[in-house]
Amino acid sequence: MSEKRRPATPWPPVETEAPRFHPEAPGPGTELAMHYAECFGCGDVDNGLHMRSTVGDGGVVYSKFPVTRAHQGAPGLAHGGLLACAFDEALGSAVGNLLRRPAVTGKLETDFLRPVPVGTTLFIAARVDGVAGRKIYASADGHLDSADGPVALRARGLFVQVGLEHFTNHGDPDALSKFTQQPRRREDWDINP
Ligand SMILES: CCCCCCCC/C=C\CCCCCCCC(=O)SCCNC(=O)CCNC(=O)[C@H](O)C(C)(C)COP(=O)(O)OP(=O)(O)OC[C@H]1O[C@@H](n2cnc3c(N)ncnc32)[C@H](O)[C@@H]1OP(=O)(O)O
Repeated sequence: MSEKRRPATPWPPVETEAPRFHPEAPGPGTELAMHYAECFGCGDVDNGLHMRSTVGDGGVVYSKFPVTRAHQGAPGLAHGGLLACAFDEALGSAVGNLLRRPAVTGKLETDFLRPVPVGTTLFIAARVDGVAGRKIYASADGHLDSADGPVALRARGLFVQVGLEHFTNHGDPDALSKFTQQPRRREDWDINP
């Protein structure tokens, strides 16, 4: 299959500032730990996505998703919703680790360009494209079986910065101590947009 094209829409969709990476953001070559042991994307969860991420040069975060039989939709092929989940994780990891601003997914769009067979590994490259106040725009490409393999998916996400109470009020009161990766303390986050 040749390189796939889809209609281009402006991205980011609003005027943005260049992302300001946190001074203590992990540097190139850093292998990122899971952010929460029970996370379906990166945690130690049965039949989870078991994604692993590494910081690259130039504000790119590389993630790998090994696609197994547990992730099927059609026989032998990855389920589209789980592929979107992998991009949510990869984009969220880029936002969370590079900016250190607590944020949640507001919108996620995914272009499915090629089927992703069971047994392949999806190599995802994610970057933060721009910031407009609390709105953080990020995008990613997913390559089949190697970092420069054919592009199977592209995704764009809007992440919205939230206060840390988003997690403790709506989720688990102990959320901050359950995030297994630093930063865990309020003073470690860049919480001013
Ligand atoms: C997950 C935890 C991470 C912790 C960090 C740990 C460190 C490790 C680092 C990294 C790893 C992270 C990896 C995680 C990966 C997975 C992430 C997820 O799956 S997150 C779960 C799914 N998402 C939700 O559950 C959100 C549910 N929605 C909400 O809570 C609210 O709707 C929220 C916060 C998104 C916005 O609500 P409002 O009341 O605060 O603000 P309003 O005014 O509605 O929106 C703010 C701006 O955003 C725009 N906006 C919001 N949603 C939009 C949309 N769908 N489309 C377009 N614009 C939208 C609005 O128009 C507004 O823009 P204008 O300021 O007026 O210009």
